[in-house]
Amino acid sequence: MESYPPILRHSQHHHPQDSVDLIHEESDPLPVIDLQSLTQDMNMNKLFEEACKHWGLFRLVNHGVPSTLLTQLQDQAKQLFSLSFESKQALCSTANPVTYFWGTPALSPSGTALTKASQRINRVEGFNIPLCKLSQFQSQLPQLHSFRLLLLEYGECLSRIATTLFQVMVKNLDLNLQPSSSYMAENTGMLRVYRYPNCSNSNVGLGMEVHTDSSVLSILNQENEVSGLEVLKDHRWLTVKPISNTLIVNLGDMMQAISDDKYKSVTHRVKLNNHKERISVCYFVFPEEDHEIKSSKYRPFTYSEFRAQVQQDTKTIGYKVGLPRFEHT
Ligand SMILES: O=C(O)CCC(=O)C(=O)O
Ligand SMILES: [Fe+2]
Repeated sequence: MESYPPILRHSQHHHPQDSVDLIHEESDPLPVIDLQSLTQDMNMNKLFEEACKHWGLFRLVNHGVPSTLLTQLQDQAKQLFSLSFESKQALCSTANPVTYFWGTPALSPSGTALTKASQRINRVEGFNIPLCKLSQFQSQLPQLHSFRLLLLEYGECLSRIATTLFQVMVKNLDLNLQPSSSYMAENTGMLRVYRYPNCSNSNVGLGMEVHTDSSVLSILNQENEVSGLEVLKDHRWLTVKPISNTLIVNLGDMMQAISDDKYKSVTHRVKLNNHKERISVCYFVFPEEDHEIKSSKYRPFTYSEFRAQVQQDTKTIGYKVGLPRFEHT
């Protein structure tokens, strides 16, 4: 393997899209977790554990986020995206913690898409919103003032949900995390608001390439009636149906490492919808930057090391390798 040029070596890392058949299920077999009964009902907790182990993803109901908040968020995001490209860029000057991007959400705070030949550009634009800095977000636009208040309220709800879910996971895994808030740090909470254009030409590419999230947990609010998200389960792609008043929770790479690979970071992608543009709002939460994560399969690493490695791989080889980079050799 060492004899190959570095760029070819990494092509041996399994790239999930290459080996799967593209069968689409009509129904949506996702596990459904009721947040209100999770801590009281043993059967629900069992379903939850199975979802974490075998899916890395589930649909959350009875989550306590008011339905009006979910729809207002979608509506206001839609309005914001309908502004001209120039004004969206102008909104996010360097002084603002909120950034506007297109093409490659994870990499370029300035918004410019990377042009590495091997990298396929994601057909998506969005805003990146670090929740702890949201109060500093200034804008002349009146509609942004109310959007900011909504985001603050939404961020608080989601951070509460993430903490509850994480605590149940830690208990189920019988982990002794010292302290558990370093493994999932609420102040790292971040929102990404996305818009995917509609497109009926299947050669155009994906809204978001095949990936796993780097987070501990990610929680998605997707627009009603506009599908796009697909998850890989037993080598098949399943469409995650948009169902009103439900949230989609997926486990990220950090949760997989924290659980010592008992739980799984789910592989997913976003397809462009044939008929309608799609808005989604995704919450991510991470470990404290410099907190070391120890496990039996991976060498000890911090989230900031992990993120730097992902950025480097994406720049040099065109995609994220992720956890396999940290496996013991
Ligand atoms: O927009 C979506 O449905 C999913 C977005 C996503 O996978 C991500 O941001 O990591
Ligand atoms: Fe994702």
